[in-house]
Amino acid sequence: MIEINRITKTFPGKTAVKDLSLTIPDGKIFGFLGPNGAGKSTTIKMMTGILPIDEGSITMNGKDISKEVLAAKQMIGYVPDRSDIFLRLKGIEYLNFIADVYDVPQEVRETKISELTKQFGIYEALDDHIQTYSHGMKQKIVVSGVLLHDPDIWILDEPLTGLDPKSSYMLKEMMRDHAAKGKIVFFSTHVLEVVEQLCDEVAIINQGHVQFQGNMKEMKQQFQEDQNLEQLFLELTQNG
Ligand SMILES: Nc1ncnc2c1ncn2[C@@H]1O[C@H](COP(=O)(O)OP(=O)(O)OP(=O)(O)O)[C@@H](O)[C@H]1O
Repeated sequence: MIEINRITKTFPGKTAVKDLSLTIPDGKIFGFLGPNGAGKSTTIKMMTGILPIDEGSITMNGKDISKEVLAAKQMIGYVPDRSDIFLRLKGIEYLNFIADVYDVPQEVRETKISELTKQFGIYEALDDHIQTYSHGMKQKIVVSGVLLHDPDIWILDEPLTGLDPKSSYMLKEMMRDHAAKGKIVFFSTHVLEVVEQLCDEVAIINQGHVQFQGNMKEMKQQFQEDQNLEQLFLELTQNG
């Protein structure tokens, strides 16, 4: 379970996330939905320990991301929205680096790297530098890195953006499998349709606040009943 307890993050001149609380249960695909600039990436960066939390706390299966940093981070696999990391490495060097960091045994890593990258259609590009990859290929190498060390909690920031239909379908299937094993898939999107296809539960965020948390049926009901949410619904469907 992930527990986000009243977190706030302020940048100079801008409060990006204000007093935000969420509980993300095990065994669910949890969608974090909101328009551009709503505070999704900032929340995710606090969840993954990349940005310090100004106020409040976050625990990953009981481990506090600010206090038990390593123990909490070991449980997380994170796919950022822009995968502009390790551009100077070759694909294979990046995956071996991830396998080293997370102590993936030699025999397992070779089989898994070959399986995953063949599935994603990037096997042939493993000896190329990541800076020569397209956005979708960068996304796929980072997703392969996450799947390689098989963490309990997946945190994915706009994971389907830039993927071709086949890879998008594959990743969605992988997300479903992971949740079906009783683990957590938490992902952000500004596309309502993706949430409708995939999620068991959803939180809607706008201007740094959670405006709604519930299942899909409850979300649709709220859209019809609540004028503020109806406005947001229009914005989200237009963006998609
Ligand atoms: N490092 C920063 N310095 C100043 N302001 C920031 C910084 N990072 C984010 N912000 C601001 O905080 C707000 C929330 O940004 P955030 O990136 O979390 O939104 P988002 O919901 O992920 O949006 P998108 O869907 O466009 O990626 C925005 O107004 C953004 O301009």
